[in-house]
Amino acid sequence: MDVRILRSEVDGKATPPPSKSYTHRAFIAASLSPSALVENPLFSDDTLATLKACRFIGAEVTRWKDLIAFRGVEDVESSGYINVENSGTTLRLFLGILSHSKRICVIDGDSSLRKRPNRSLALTLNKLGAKIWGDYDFKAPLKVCGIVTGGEVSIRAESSQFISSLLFSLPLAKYDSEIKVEEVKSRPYIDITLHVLEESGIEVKADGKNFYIPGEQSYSLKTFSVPADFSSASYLIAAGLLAGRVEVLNMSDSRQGDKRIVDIAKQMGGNVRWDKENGVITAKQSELEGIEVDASDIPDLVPTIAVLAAVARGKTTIYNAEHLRIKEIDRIDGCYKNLRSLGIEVEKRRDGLVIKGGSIRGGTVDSFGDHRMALAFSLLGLVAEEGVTVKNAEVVSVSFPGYFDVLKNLSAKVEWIKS
Ligand SMILES: O=C(O)C1=C[C@@H](OP(=O)(O)O)[C@@H](O)[C@H](O)C1
Ligand SMILES: C=C(OP(=O)(O)O)C(=O)O
Repeated sequence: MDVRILRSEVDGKATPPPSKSYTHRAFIAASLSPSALVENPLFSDDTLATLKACRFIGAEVTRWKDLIAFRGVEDVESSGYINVENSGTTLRLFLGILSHSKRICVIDGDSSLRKRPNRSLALTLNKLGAKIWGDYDFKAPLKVCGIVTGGEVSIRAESSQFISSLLFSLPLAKYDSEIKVEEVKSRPYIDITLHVLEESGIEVKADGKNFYIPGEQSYSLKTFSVPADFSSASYLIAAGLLAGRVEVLNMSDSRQGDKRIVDIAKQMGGNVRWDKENGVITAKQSELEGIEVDASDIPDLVPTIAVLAAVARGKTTIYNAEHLRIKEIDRIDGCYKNLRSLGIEVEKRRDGLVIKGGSIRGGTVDSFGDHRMALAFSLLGLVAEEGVTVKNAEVVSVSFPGYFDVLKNLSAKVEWIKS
């Protein structure tokens, strides 16, 4: 389905969905604990893929409204085939978990996930005792079985999810482990992992880029309440900055790196205020200015920053973003193509984008099957003279189901078009 957003003023309050990253991790920790409750999780395509994988390893899962009760497993004893669709986090975190199963499992994904590399994670798990078979890049489908026993490894990780995977897996190993991380981006996601592990009674000593993980530990998550998602909140904040006034609710402080959207918006001259005590971020229409942004720790904010940059005065340079090339699509390329389709001057670099803001007449962009492209680029319809049509916009269900209804409730003019 395509969606058309027409020029409109937004005004009102909106609550973003619960955090995708925290939900994945809470589900996994709960599945490895004797009995746990996860409150207010995100129900989206990606987190449902993780829930499916939790059942695959034998966890019993019962949902009651916004609460999920888990009876976890003591040993990971799975076998067979599981498809985790579009979710990189699920694939990577479960590679580490399935490396404890004595029987062979095959973990697969959709056509996008089948293009994403897992090489240094698979080779590291193999060094630690697992058996993972795959092509050179270890792209899905991957055949995997155990047993990870622990040890000392160093890893250069193209994705922080590789480190999160090891951190979830190694506490279950027989021996102690030490991970030396040579290079990693997206560090805040490792901090989210460490937070959930802490809540699960798992001990990890983190010293900069080195992690020491005692073996033979047990998960004991009890209750975990999932906070709101700052990446999803970034679209609502951007809607306010572009076209009116939005109060984003439920935004208590969090370890999510994407809370930096507030500072980035301010740096661009945006009228945005975060009342941390009441958990409200208020964003009002503003004259924005181009800035330089290091995207190393905030890859998922890049499409949001790109659309703000498209209307900002002057030039915005986004750098240290080469990890965007191995997401659901090559997001540097996706942002470049969509900005060009709307007549915005943009230069594509190996590690980012240079965007020269201007006025937008309107046109058609594509999600290219990537939720963040649809979420971010639809916002430009709010300010485009002739509106913006987003092709294949239904993919927002990967992380933000109901997104277009939320925009409609803010008075945005949204039309679904059957393609
Ligand atoms: O661990 C996570 O929850 C995530 C880590 C990040 O990926 P990389 O570490 O591959 O950059 C981020 O882009 C992704 O949306 C979610
Ligand atoms: C890259 C993302 O997720 P994943 O890696 O889990 O597919 C994302 O949500 O932007």
